[in-house]
Amino acid sequence: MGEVDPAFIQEPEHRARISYIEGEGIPVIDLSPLHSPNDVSAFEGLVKEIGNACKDWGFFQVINHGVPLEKRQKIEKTSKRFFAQSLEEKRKVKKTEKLVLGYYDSEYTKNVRDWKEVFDFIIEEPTLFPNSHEPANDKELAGWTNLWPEYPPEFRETCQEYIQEMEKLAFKLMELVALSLGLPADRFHGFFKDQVSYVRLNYYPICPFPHLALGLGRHKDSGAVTILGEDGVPGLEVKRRKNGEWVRVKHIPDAYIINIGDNIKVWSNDEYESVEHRVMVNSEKERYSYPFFLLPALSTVVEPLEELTNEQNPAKYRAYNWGEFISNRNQSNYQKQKVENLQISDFKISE
Ligand SMILES: O=C(O)CCC(=O)C(=O)O
Ligand SMILES: [Fe+2]
Repeated sequence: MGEVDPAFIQEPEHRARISYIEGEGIPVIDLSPLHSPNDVSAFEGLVKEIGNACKDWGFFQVINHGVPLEKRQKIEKTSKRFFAQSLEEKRKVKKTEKLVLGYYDSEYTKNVRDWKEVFDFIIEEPTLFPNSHEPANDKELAGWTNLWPEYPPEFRETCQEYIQEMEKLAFKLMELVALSLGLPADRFHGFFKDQVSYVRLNYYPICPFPHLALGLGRHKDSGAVTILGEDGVPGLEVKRRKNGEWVRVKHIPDAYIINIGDNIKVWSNDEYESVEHRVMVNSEKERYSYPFFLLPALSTVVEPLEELTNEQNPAKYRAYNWGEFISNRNQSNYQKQKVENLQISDFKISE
């Protein structure tokens, strides 16, 4: 590539720095107590650790999480085989404005193009379309149907096995989050019947101008919780809540990186934080990651939980419809727009 396509160029204040701070402080949480629930004090200690990490960072890593390493290795390998194909092959399963799942190579974050390719697949194909309580017609449903490539042959099975593991871990995390807020463990479960949770395979190719572009621009995840696996090539940076400094997340083999999304920030009435993060690219090595986004049903109305608000601590957000929110986001991911896309701050009640 000779000329740099201006679509990829970040404003100077958002570009990568050559030197970086490695995030020693990002909590690493051992989930072993989940597997021996009779040890009450260890379990209580875990709940407390989760609560503190959600408040102080909105980001943490987990070890002894129970996801078999072999499943993770399999999806990483399969993803590499898929992205190694020609653009022509990959575009056979390309997503469009109407078809929101599959392969895509030109996503925008905050109106700047990301240096990446993605493949999205959903855990269950939903029966309701955004903002509608009527049974969806065939055309609308097609938008939320998984597209599976022919190659590699094991792709579909590997992806489906992996997403099942992610769902299990995500529900355990949601139980810990609920307990840490003083709520019953299953408080959030009802939101995820007809969930639209998905896995995104991210591929960040080698970039000849890593000082100008980003693999993924700064953003917050809008769902409940994200479980991120990555291949160990450095790149992910998190904006530290305490001082706004960007810190690079240290790779711990077989750990998962967890981040709290905007849904939890709103449900907890700002007790817990969803934090900005971004991905650097480099000129020597490509990078692969595979986040799972736990997302509620499209018909969900997201608002601060009643149990966590009162006269002294009134709701800080107006209720919003999750289906509408997500379809607005989907549109803005495909093309550069004049305005920034919908944010939860648009629903903030001014104090
Ligand atoms: O690739 C990564 O490390 C992070 C990906 C991410 O933040 C996202 O896809 O929302
Ligand atoms: Fe993210």
